Amino acid sequence: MKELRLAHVAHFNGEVNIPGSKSISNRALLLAALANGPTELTNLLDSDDIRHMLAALSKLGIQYELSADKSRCLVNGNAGPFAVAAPLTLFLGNAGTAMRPLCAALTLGRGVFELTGEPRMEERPIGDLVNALRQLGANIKYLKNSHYPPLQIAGTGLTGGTVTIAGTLSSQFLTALLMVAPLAQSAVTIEVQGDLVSKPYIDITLALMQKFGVEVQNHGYQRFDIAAGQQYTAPGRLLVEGDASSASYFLAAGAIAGGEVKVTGVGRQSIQGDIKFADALAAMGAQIEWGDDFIISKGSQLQGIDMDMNHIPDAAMTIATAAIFATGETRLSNIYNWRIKETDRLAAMATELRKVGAEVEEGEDFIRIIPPKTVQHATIDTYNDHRMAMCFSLLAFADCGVTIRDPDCTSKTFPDYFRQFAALSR
Ligand SMILES: O=C(O)C1=C[C@@H](OP(=O)(O)O)[C@@H](O)[C@H](O)C1
Ligand SMILES: C=C(OP(=O)(O)O)C(=O)O
Repeated sequence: MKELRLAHVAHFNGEVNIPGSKSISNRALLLAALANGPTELTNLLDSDDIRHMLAALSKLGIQYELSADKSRCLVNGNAGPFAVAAPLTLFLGNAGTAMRPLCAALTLGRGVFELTGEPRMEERPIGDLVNALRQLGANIKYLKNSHYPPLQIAGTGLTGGTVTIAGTLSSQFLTALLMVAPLAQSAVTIEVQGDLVSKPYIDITLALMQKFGVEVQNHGYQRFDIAAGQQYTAPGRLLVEGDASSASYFLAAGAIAGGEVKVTGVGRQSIQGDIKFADALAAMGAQIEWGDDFIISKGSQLQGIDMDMNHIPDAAMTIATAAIFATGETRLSNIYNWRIKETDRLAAMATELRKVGAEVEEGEDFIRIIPPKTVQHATIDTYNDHRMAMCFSLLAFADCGVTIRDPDCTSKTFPDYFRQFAALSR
């Protein structure tokens, strides 16, 4: 397996324009496909997760034109649900933002669809979403294990009425249900059961639905009312913000290395919850400056923190590796759902942090990290998890540097990551 040796980086300075947000790209593509009229998406992310969504939409008969650099996509909307005559298999890799929303969207139209993915996708639950869609009349079968992909969906349309959905494992289930609710046959009321995780991702969903002309009445994150007879309307042009989770690695690097790093394309005006990562970094002692579409981080000695990270589950991983450079211990809590993402991230993080000498307590839904006095060189296993590879690049700021196994797994959301990281390293 390929390994990338990162030698000690003494200085990290400069500006980086962050590639488009995965969460916004895949939502915008699906809504543009369902909408009435053409949508021009700019700054679209070019990565595995987006390629899976684009390939699926193409098989579903959606026509789009992608620019040579894949950052601009003109989507010709279908003006409603997809209808396909012959059975289709859609392979969605390990993209949660493709699997969950497409599962819901395909129940709306006509056709027989199989949704498959990488082996890890078959271990990532989807039962809470299927249970909710079945209450609206959806016809979905599990092809292997109950509650997990692969799935077979026969499009029948969705009825409407009141539907309950569990919110405790993933917000993507509620996102998927929200996106299809306006296209059900009658009004839909969604009641969320249990404490909803990853709440800010619902804000992204609602913001994009609104950009495509659909209004949702919500009572916090507990209940959502969606009127019947709505249609998604193409907004004309839509700029995809830079990915706030991808920005986290550069902001942390600026803080650890003592330089000054400016990330552009994402800032105070963002609809992404992961911009709150900058506040977590500030709580560790970093100096942060905000602009409407940039964030600057400057270094100073970091201190450990004790924080509930449920609102920023992806960027929280960056705090875990930044904690190696802090004084005192760091405790990140309320992160049970790390276990059901690209890998069991709680187990993976604990194992790899121990390799560099940290003392780590892995709880069922928390991690406690005591940094080592001296960081040891380690070869980091990345478990086919892009964020493991990107987080552990920060260990390059230790005197011994670090070696990353399978660095190309960043292709899920940030294919160019290590080149961009090198560009700011001295
Ligand atoms: O809706 C989204 O775009 C996402 C929601 C989050 O997942 P969960 O809601 O499963 O925590 C996040 O981890 C994922 O990377 C993207
Ligand atoms: C959890 C993630 O991805 P997915 O959208 O596949 O859930 C992630 O990108 O960290």
